[in-house]
Amino acid sequence: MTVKDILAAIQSPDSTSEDFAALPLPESYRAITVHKDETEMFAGLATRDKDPRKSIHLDEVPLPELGPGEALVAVMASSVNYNSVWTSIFEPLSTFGFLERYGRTSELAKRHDLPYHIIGSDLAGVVLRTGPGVNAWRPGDEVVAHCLSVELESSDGHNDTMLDPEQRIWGFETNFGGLAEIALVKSNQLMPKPDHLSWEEAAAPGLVNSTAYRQLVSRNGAGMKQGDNVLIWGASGGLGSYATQFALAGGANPICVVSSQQKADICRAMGAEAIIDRSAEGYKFWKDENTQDPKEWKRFGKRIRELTGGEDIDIVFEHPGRETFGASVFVTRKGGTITTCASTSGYMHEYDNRYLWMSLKRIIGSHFANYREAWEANRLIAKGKIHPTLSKVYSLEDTGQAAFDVHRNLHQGKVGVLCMAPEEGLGVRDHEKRAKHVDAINRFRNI
Ligand SMILES: C/C=C/C(=O)SCCNC(=O)CCNC(=O)[C@H](O)C(C)(C)COP(=O)(O)OP(=O)(O)OC[C@H]1O[C@@H](n2cnc3c(N)ncnc32)[C@H](O)[C@@H]1OP(=O)(O)O
Ligand SMILES: NC(=O)C1=CN([C@@H]2O[C@H](COP(=O)(O)OP(=O)(O)OC[C@H]3O[C@@H](n4cnc5c(N)ncnc54)[C@H](OP(=O)(O)O)[C@@H]3O)[C@@H](O)[C@H]2O)C=CC1
Repeated sequence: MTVKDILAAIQSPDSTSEDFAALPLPESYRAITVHKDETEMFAGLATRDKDPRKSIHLDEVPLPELGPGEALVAVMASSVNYNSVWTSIFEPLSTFGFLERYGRTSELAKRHDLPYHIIGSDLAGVVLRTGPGVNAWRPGDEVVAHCLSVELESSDGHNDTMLDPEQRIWGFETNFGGLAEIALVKSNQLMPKPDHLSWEEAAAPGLVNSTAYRQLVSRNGAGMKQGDNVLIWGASGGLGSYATQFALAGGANPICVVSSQQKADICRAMGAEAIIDRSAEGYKFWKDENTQDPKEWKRFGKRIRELTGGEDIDIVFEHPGRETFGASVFVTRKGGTITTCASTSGYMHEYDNRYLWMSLKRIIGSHFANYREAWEANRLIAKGKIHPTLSKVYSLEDTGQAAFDVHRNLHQGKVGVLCMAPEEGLGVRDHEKRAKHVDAINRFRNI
């Protein structure tokens, strides 16, 4: 039995759940990996010069054993997230430390501690097998997977599963990720695949859409409301392209920051009107490596006021980190919120705390999403209220190049990867619904 036979079953309209359950599983499959004996390969290089094309491999790997509460999924498509860029450049830490630590927690978790790390935190595909105790999903189900892996043995996570002490990001802090022909997930990562999308379109939103939903919309994040002025850094990027859509769909007013005219045009096409091209306007929030320039914060805030008719920002959607955080805190209105989920440009932030406490602002840390939040974010995709922002699609063999594009900020929106799917455009089940939204679905394509 090979993955070709699995693909044939997926492509046959006559395949039943029983057919999938009866399919023998292959002993091995192709997967994107990084290698434990290469974690020092970029030592001494600047972050920018660490090249994912050198560290990312396509390997034939053995199929992992299936445990209780888990599912093996045939992956038709996946997408590149920035966490895979971090893994591939071994920053800020090598992810093998996460796998070792997880491996020490239980006999079953030991499977994850391997000399290779199969990466990737998104997938769209078909359930092949479910482990003991899984009743909600069956072989043959067409699914997407969110990337929250939890054990939930402690009481801590039972109010909000992101607070589980054993919370991990699948394909980053666990092994057997989605950039592969087969992935191992916990069954409570599974969600129905939106039926009007192709495999690669369905695989694109997952991680970033769920994260943006919690960070901006959920009460666990900023709890955005109608009319809010929302400053969105990287508004046409992975997270930002969903934050912009949530702001528009929720009756808020996105102020989109981008770094080119082309990206400004994409934001305009999504329906945003207030757009700042940070390259054209030349903001320089740091005079040198250690000194910020409050005059530049003020110039930025003045520009925001021009765009909003004199209003300041209710919510900042933060992720660039060190480079922008001082400005983000400054431009937020009295009582406003800065919500952050990342620090792409550096995690040691510096801001003038007087502007925070005297103006009663709040900083909220946000990370991925719980199952319910991921489900609600996926539901909005399935209903055609929020759309994938897929620009370019690569083959599994070219994942290194795809990660390089994201690392160098050469991409728009999301970059997809075909895993088992032999070509783009497959897997659409509801053509009528698709036709209604096709322009929005294709908005980011090939730009
Ligand atoms: C969905 C997609 C998401 C993304 O893309 S996010 C972006 C990518 N992700 C990242 O960049 C994050 C990568 N992860 C990390 O950098 C690290 O993962 C963390 C910094 C988040 C945490 O590091 P850790 O090693 O887990 O924690 P410690 O604090 O450095 O060390 C743990 C030791 O510190 C002790 N400790 C913790 N809290 C306290 C305390 N309050 N008082 C005293 N000690 C404390 C512990 O017990 C333990 O100790 P002992 O090493 O001996 O086991
Ligand atoms: N904690 C969590 O749950 C999650 C965290 N993340 C993290 O968030 C970060 C962004 O992820 P994602 O959106 O997918 O990445 P992308 O690269 O797709 O988008 C980020 C955008 O941010 C902008 N940007 C980058 N650097 C700077 C800078 N120095 N100053 C201002 N803007 C900048 C760029 O837009 P432009 O050039 O147009 O301004 C870029 O397109 C990553 O660090 C990632 O690891 C992502 C998802 C979940």
